[in-house]
Amino acid sequence: MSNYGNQIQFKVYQTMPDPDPDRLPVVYEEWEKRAREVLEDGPYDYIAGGAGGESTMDANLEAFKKWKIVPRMLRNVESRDLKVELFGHTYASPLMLAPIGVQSIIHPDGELAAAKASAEMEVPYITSSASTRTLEEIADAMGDAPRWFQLYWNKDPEVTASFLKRAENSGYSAIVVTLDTPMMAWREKDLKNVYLPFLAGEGVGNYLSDPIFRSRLEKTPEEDPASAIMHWTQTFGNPGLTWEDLTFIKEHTNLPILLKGILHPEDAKLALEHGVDGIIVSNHGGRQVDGALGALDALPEVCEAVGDQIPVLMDSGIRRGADVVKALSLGADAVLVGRPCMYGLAVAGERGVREVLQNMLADLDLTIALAGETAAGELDSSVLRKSE
Ligand SMILES: Cc1cc2nc3c(=O)[nH]c(=O)nc-3n(C[C@H](O)[C@H](O)[C@H](O)COP(=O)(O)O)c2cc1C
Ligand SMILES: CCCCCCC(=O)C(=O)O
Repeated sequence: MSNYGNQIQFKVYQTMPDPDPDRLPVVYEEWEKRAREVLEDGPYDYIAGGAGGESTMDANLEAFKKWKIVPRMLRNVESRDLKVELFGHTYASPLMLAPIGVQSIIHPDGELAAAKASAEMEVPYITSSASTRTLEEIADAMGDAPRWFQLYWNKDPEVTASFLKRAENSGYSAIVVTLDTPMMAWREKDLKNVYLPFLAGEGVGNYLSDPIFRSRLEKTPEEDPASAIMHWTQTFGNPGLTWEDLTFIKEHTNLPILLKGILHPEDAKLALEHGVDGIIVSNHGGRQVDGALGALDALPEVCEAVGDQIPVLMDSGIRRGADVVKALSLGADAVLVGRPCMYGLAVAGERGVREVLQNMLADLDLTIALAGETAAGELDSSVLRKSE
């Protein structure tokens, strides 16, 4: 990774004077536009849309605009290092692929394509509980590449325990417990479109293949799919959980546990008190609480509350290399990339996700260098200024 950004740049310019007219987009907004063209209203709005009037989605992007990078000069930036250390592993870069459910509505190869692209780019893939392909199929597609598992904490404790065991058996190396979605928010576009992919059997692969989940059904999902989906809707999330219940997760896995969806510094302190291993500052890409704080706006206070005790990751609004630099400079140890990769998946499957990740890594590498820095793991707020 010493000068990765330059290598990718030169690869593009080497196609002069005849650049391929069919080449994939570079600009984030163009990926989104192309995804809009290839997807039907239902799937497109499901991915691109958010909760309520989408003010949190706006806040996520606005939060990045408030911070400006103040580049430093003459600091020998010839060679750069994007690597980061987390839970005793060295990862090639501070990027991870955010857990995203129901990728089968985006591309027929869904999670398998995205996971393979992540593996190729050495970007850890976070498998969603709500994936269409099972966590075992995804693991098989990835070989030895790094992967984490995202848990939707089921109302049935034995299903939750079974998911944790399956993830451990399939080579996942951390558990991301998503706390902000015990139920789905008021998503106006999905309601307008009358579109909920799960009802058509998408995004339930881990459940329908789970021996405990299956044992709760009178008939197998193959015999009576509607009843299986109905059982899923009734048990998917548990709004009755409290901090004390985290003991259950700790008792059922030896893997590091990260809590995803933390925005309040007091919750960050509670996470520490309850002995979790990491935090992901996130508002679920503005898909849960309309009117919530932009995720980057929440990051500094959460980092202050946590100190150096456990890693803090963030997502919601990462679109370009400069966004990653800002998040890392404000205290994040790594970031999760969500919608940009899903637009890549919609436009060109595995190749599209690979291209999005490759471009973001190149952009990140160049932005770090041009800001006068050399190591992703050493960025701090001295390189930023806030401008309202
Ligand atoms: C279509 C879609 C599905 C998602 N599914 C999940 C999921 O299954 N589990 C989860 O923890 N987060 C899920 N998320 C949230 C992402 O992990 C991440 O927090 C969000 O995409 C970040 O916002 P951004 O993509 O706008 O940067 C989903 C997001 C989208 C767009
Ligand atoms: C019943 C809620 C399922 C949500 C699973 C996918 C997800 O997290 C999303 O944001 O959409």
